[in-house]
Amino acid sequence: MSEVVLQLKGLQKAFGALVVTDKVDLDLHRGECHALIGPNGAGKSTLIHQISGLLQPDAGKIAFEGRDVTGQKQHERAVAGLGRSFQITSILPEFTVLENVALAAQMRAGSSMRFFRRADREAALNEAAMTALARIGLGPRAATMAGELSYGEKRMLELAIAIAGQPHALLLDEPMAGMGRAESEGLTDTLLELKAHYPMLLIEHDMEAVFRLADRVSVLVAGAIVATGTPDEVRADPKARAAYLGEDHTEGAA
Ligand SMILES: Nc1ncnc2c1ncn2[C@@H]1O[C@H](COP(=O)(O)OP(=O)(O)OP(=O)(O)O)[C@@H](O)[C@H]1O
Repeated sequence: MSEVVLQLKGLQKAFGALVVTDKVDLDLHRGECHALIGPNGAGKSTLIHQISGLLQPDAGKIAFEGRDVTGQKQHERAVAGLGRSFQITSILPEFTVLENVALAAQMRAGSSMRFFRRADREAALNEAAMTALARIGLGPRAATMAGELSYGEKRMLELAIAIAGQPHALLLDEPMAGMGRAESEGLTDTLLELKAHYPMLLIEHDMEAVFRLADRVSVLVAGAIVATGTPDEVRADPKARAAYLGEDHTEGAA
């Protein structure tokens, strides 16, 4: 069995009387993409928010690389390597693609570069940013103003920004949302290459992408996980089918 990178145990969260996370146990292994699927309002984003530290669970534990991070703040988890792909709103449109990613690399480097000369520091950050952009396939757009990117390219830029933070795992909340078929297939190809470097927990409604990318799939319904298994196992699971994977969902986008 491969190494467990992220582990949730008995996680619980309610908003008033509404239980949104119901005794969730879930783990993510090194080298794996674990997809979390479920109907609208099932509690997928709320779960990711608890993992990233944006929301505190009411009960349960979150361990990352063997350390209990349940009480840690969001920035502490980010520094520990829990990387989250932020929404487009975090992109600075008046800066180039390269500058946006270099800024993320600089935040990651913190004060570790304080003894570098300014020019050397900039060169090192730009190199780190170019490496992240090349991984995502956005290298040719490095000099473009971020505000001029297409919607799909902006989503790719978010991913490059997350990667420039040198995460040990990625939390991806609907990376394909709003993309056309070709863009979504391109991003799926990129993520397939990335998953060897970054174990990923993926929330996605695009079932074609999920079944291409995921090594395991968990189905969340009303805050509780009703099935976990390989894509084939989940596809065949009556509870998963009843909850979410109707005939219309198995082959096409949700
Ligand atoms: N801050 C909040 N306060 C109260 N209720 C909330 C809050 N955030 C989310 N909810 C509710 O919690 C439930 C779960 O929401 P969540 O966004 O986690 O679902 P989801 O599975 O990500 O849905 P979708 O697929 O539509 O993005 C929903 O009923 C939502 O209205």
